[in-house]
Parts: sequence; C-alpha cells; structure tokens
Amino acid sequence: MTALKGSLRNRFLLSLAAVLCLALLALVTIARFQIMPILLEDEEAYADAELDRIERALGAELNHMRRLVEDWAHWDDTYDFIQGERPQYVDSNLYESTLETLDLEMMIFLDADSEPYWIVGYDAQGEFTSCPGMMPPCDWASTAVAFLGRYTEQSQDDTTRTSLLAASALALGGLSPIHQSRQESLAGGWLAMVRPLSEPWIEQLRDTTGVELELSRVPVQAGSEQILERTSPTQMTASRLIPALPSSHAVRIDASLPRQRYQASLETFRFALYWTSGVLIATLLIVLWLLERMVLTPLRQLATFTQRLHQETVPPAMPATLLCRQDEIGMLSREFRHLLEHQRQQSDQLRDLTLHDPLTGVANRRLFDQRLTEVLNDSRASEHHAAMMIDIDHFKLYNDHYGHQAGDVCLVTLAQHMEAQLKPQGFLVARTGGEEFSVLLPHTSQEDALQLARELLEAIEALGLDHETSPTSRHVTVSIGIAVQHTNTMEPGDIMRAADQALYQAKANGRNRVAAFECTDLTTAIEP
Ligand SMILES: Nc1nc2c(ncn2[C@@H]2O[C@H](COP(=O)(O)OP(=O)(O)OP(=O)(O)O)[C@@H](O)[C@H]2O)c(=O)[nH]1
Repeated sequence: MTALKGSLRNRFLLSLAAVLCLALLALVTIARFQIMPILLEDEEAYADAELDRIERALGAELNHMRRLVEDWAHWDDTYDFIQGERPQYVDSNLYESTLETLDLEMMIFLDADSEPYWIVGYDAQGEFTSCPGMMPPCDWASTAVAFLGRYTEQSQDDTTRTSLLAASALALGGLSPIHQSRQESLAGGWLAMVRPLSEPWIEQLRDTTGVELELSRVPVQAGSEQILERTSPTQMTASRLIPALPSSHAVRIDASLPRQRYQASLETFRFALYWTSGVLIATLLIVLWLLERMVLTPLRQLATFTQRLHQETVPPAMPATLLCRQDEIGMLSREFRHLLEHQRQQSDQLRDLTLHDPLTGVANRRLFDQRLTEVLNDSRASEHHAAMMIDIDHFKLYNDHYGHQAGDVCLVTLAQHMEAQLKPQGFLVARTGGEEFSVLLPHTSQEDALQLARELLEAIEALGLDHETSPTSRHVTVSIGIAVQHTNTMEPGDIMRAADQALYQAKANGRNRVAAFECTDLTTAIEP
C-alpha cells in the first residue's frame, strides 16, 4: 500500500480507478432506479394496450351478436311465430344447420310472459334438440331458461342486451325483445341466442388480434382486475377480468405477450452503457497517458536531478529539457535552479565569512590552520616551509592615544598592505589574533623568509602611520617571528609555537625587528 501511495502515477491510477468505479456505479444506479422503472412502465402500458385491443375484439363480437339477435327478433316471421301464427317457422328456420351456420349453441324463444315458447340447441351429449317449451329432451336448457326468466322480469326497458356468459362454459349471449317491424307494439316475447366461446372461436380471436391468448371462467374476487406477470426475460402474461353473467364470475383474458419492446430498449440501453463505459475508460487512459507524458515524466526527471545533487560531489546540471519548458514545470525547474545558485552563493559567502576576518578581510586563523596543515601534509622531506608571526608594537598605546576606531583602521591598513605585498607571491596573510598576523610561506627557506620579513618591516615603517606614544618609533612598527620547518615530522602547532617564540624574542630584543627560531632552539634576532 505504501508503495502504491509512494508513486504519483499509482495514486493517480488508483484515483482514476475509483472515479471509474463511481461513474459505473452511478450509471448502474441510474439504470436501476431511473431507466428500468420507465422501461417497466412502458411495458405495462404496452400490455394494457394489448388487453384493450383484445377487449375491443370481444366487444366487436358482442356487437355482431347484437345485430344477429336483433335481426331475428325484429323479423315479422319471428313475431308471428311467437304469437302462434306461424307454426311452419320451426321447420323453415330452426333446424340444426341454422345453429351451425350462425355458430350458436342455443336459441330460446320466450313469450310475453317470459315463459319458454321454443327451445333449439344442443344437449349435454351434443345432440340437436328442438322443443316447444321446457320439456324433454330440451330440459337441459332449464337453467338457462330460469336465468332468462328472472332476467327479463327484472329488466325495466326492452332493449337488446349482449353479454359475456360465464356459467358452466364461456359463451356470448344476446337477448332481444321480439317486435313487429311494421307497427309500434309491445314486445311479443324475447329471443335469446348463445354462442359458445369454443376453441376454434378463440383461435379466430387469436388470429384477429395477433395475440396468443386464453379465456377462462373465474370467480370474481376483489382487487385483482388486472395482473402483469413477467414469466421470463422474453415473455410475460397480462391478465384482465371482464365482467360477465352471472355476476359472481368473470371472464379472464390471459395474454401471453413478448417482451420485445423491453428487450429492445434494454439492448439499446446496454449498448449505450457499454459505449459510455468504453469511452470513459478510453478517456481516462488518454488522460493517464497525457499526465505521464506532460507531468509525471518531467517530475521524475526533476526528482532524479535532486537525488543526484545529494549523491554526487560535482553537482550535475539541470536537464535542459526541463529548463526550456514553458509550462509550470519549466517555471518550477528554473526557480529551483535559481534557488540552487542562490544557495550556492550563500554557502560560498558563509564559507568566506567563516574563513576570513570580518574587519580586515584577510584570512582568519581557521583558514590559516587549514592551509598550514595542507602544506605540511603535502610536503616532501626535501621541501622547506616557513611561517611568520607579526605583532604590532605597543598597539595598546596606539588605541589609548588615537582611539579604538583608529586602531581598527590601522589594523585594516596594515593587513591590506601585507596582503598586497605577499599574496602575489603565493603567500597567505591571516589575522590570527587581535593585533597579531601570521603569514604562511610555503617552499621558502629561512634566508628567504628573513629577507621577506625585513622588507615587510621596512615597508610598514615606510607607511608612516603616526604612533606618537610608541617608545620604539614615531611610526607604527611591527615585530616579526619566523619559524622554518626542518623535518617533515613537524606538526602545524610546532611551527607556529616556534614562530611565536621567535616573535617573543623579537619583542624582547626591542621590537621593530625580526627574529627567527632555529631548530637548535636558538633564536636569532635580526635588527631592522
Ligand atoms: N582597535 C583595536 N584594538 C585591538 C583589537 N584587538 C586587540 N586590540 C588591542 O590590541 C592591544 C594589545 O595590547 P598588548 O597585548 O598589551 O600588546 P601591545 O600594547 O601591542 O604591546 P606589545 O605587543 O608588547 O608591543 C590591546 O589594547 C587590545 O585592546 C582590535 O580588533 N581593534
């Protein structure tokens, strides 16, 4: 996990993966709670429309039944027949092929008192029977006759009625009052026709509607008028109850409907989802590639550069590809380079401060000791190195007389003068004490050192810096102690102690003079 977080690329990858998952989750959530309900609602509307169509087809059949029963009931021969004036009506009209042609199961003629006048139809065994009233072999119609009798008695108006019948079997029923067409008269009786909803009839209804449907008789229960059951991803069954007679039962339409609209919509949605996901992933990959190219690679270059700064002794140059960029990384690289240069300058200045005397600007004791150690360590046995220790004579008196500030000026003047005289020859002048200076003279013999010291004494006195209170001279003078390295085993401390001793001797001998420390511990004081 730390390795994953340690890389900006991995973190970005993880973030992108999280964004992708969130986007996909959002898409799935939208699909589940927004799109799917709309699709299912649309499917319900489709099932509703199909059931409406089937119901309209049944209505058309009932209309057809209405016209049929009205035709017969308003036929004068029928009126005459029911009045008992046309007995030949039975032989000429009510035979078996009439029922077959009209696709009827029974025809019942009732007189004005709703008593059965003539019954034609098929009994339970499918035998054709035709009887004047309710008598064997037409007693199979007793239930229907009793129902019709009650129905006509309760009926207030004498209009034609049609209805779905859900008695023992399903059927279409039509009942019309028998009228004489020539004149206004009261109904002479009633004609009832029943058409069975046989399998061939239902098959025809399937052809008409184009829907795979079933009709069945069910008892009426509250709250279940229409049901939609999705039986499989491709099929569903829509059911609806249609009121029928008797009212205790209803006709149920079960329509098996394809879910192709739903499937097509779902397919379209999936297609859109896949494409959206694909485009999303492709976009994220392109973003990642651009990020890698535009940000991560240059950042890695910058990181490698900073690592090399720590590891390598010679600081490497900032890659030119980073410096020439015009974007924020280029700006950052340039700023970083400026910062490095500034830091380098500051550390140079700091090093300079730690190695130089702030008042006079010449080297301080630390730099002098470093150089002295380097020179002695690098020297071979045959080589000689010398050191001078210079101390201003009666400087306390100078300060007391001219003031401390003037003393500072005097120190600066002497230091600059000594450096001007000795530095060009490769010698190092350092301020190693308050009014004490040291000079490192590499590869210098005692004679040459003495010669240089003498020249320095003369030059300082020749400067003519007034020192009225000095018991030695009217001008500022110095005393110089010289020591020379005799063996390569001599330590830096030894040579400076020797120079100090020589200086002490020069002071003791009267100041404004040079003294050299011999290896035999004999100090030679040389008069100026
Ligand atoms: N103006 C000034 N005076 C300094 C500085 N450092 C040391 N001194 C003075 O240098 C003087 C050194 O005095 P002493 O050690 O007694 O030596 P001297 O008076 O030079 O006598 P001799 O060395 O024996 O000739 C002291 O008065 C210090 O205050 C400095 O940075 N500026």
